[in-house]
Amino acid sequence: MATTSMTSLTLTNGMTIDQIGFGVFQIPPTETVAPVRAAIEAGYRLIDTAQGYGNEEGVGQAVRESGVPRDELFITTKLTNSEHGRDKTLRAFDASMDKLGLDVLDLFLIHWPLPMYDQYVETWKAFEELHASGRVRAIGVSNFTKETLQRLFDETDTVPVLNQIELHPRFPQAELREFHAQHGIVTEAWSPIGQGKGLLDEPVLAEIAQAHGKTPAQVVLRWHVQLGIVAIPKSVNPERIAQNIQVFDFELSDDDMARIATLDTGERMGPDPATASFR
Ligand SMILES: NC(=O)C1=CN([C@@H]2O[C@H](COP(=O)(O)OP(=O)(O)OC[C@H]3O[C@@H](n4cnc5c(N)ncnc54)[C@H](OP(=O)(O)O)[C@@H]3O)[C@@H](O)[C@H]2O)C=CC1
Ligand SMILES: O=C(O)C(=O)[C@@H](O)[C@H](O)C(=O)CO
Repeated sequence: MATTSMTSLTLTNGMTIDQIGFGVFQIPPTETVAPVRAAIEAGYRLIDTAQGYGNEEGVGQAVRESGVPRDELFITTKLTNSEHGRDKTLRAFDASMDKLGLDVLDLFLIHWPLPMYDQYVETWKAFEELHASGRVRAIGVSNFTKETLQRLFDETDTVPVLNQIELHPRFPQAELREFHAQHGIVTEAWSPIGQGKGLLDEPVLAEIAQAHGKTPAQVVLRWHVQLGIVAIPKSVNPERIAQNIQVFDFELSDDDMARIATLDTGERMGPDPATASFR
């Protein structure tokens, strides 16, 4: 039976992370407080921002205004691409903490590996320093491939607790999910509902949604939950914010999961992490 409340996963350091969180990419800085507050009121406790989104202040303000005890919230931010390298990483972390208004961050991620600049190993060692200082409870990565993860395994002391990657039914990342599982790394899906574009119009999702009395977005987010991963949908619409977390009162059958698997096109929507070089 499906549970009726949020489910969570355990990171290798013993922390737990909710399977549905709230993403804030493309929410303008001056418009961030209201949707984050709506998300917290709807039950989200995991909030995903990034230095590059320019809206860490709004996230921090919403957290403070929410009235929810700090230790019940799980705040993630990400090191922006221009700040790779030890000293820049440490300075950029301080700037994030000032903007968020936090003493301790829950999770800090390297946003992109940028293998062509070859600074991600040095950057990861700075993350290890930050973790050792106690200012961040967990460290992880985003957009890492098997190859870039393997270098961290080979050349540093810490395995990332989590890798946040593009993942939705059109690009389900089975191979990388399996690799993560072998190394105890939690998979977190970005653009989990395909940026709200064509994916949600797929007839198979409409059919499954109708059978369960749910929406296509809820079916896709439930699919993420049943894959055993974390998903961080974004919305600025209070009804959709609430809808996207209401995925714990139904269960997809094996047949539903198999039908959703037919949507795999093998094509990304976003940049390829092996070649993405933007700073
Ligand atoms: N690490 C990385 O490189 C990346 C990380 N991310 C993270 O992942 C988060 C989510 O990814 P994102 O790219 O925003 O895309 P999502 O897959 O979350 O889709 C967001 C879009 O879907 C719409 N939407 C939301 N809910 C529904 C619904 N129930 N029905 C129909 N449409 C809906 C939203 O519109 P509306 O707001 O109007 O509701 C918005 O246009 C980001 O906010 C960010 O935190 C994203 C990209 C890259
Ligand atoms: O949203 C993010 O976190 C991203 O890294 C991407 O959206 C990225 O900025 C991108 O798509 C650049 O084209």
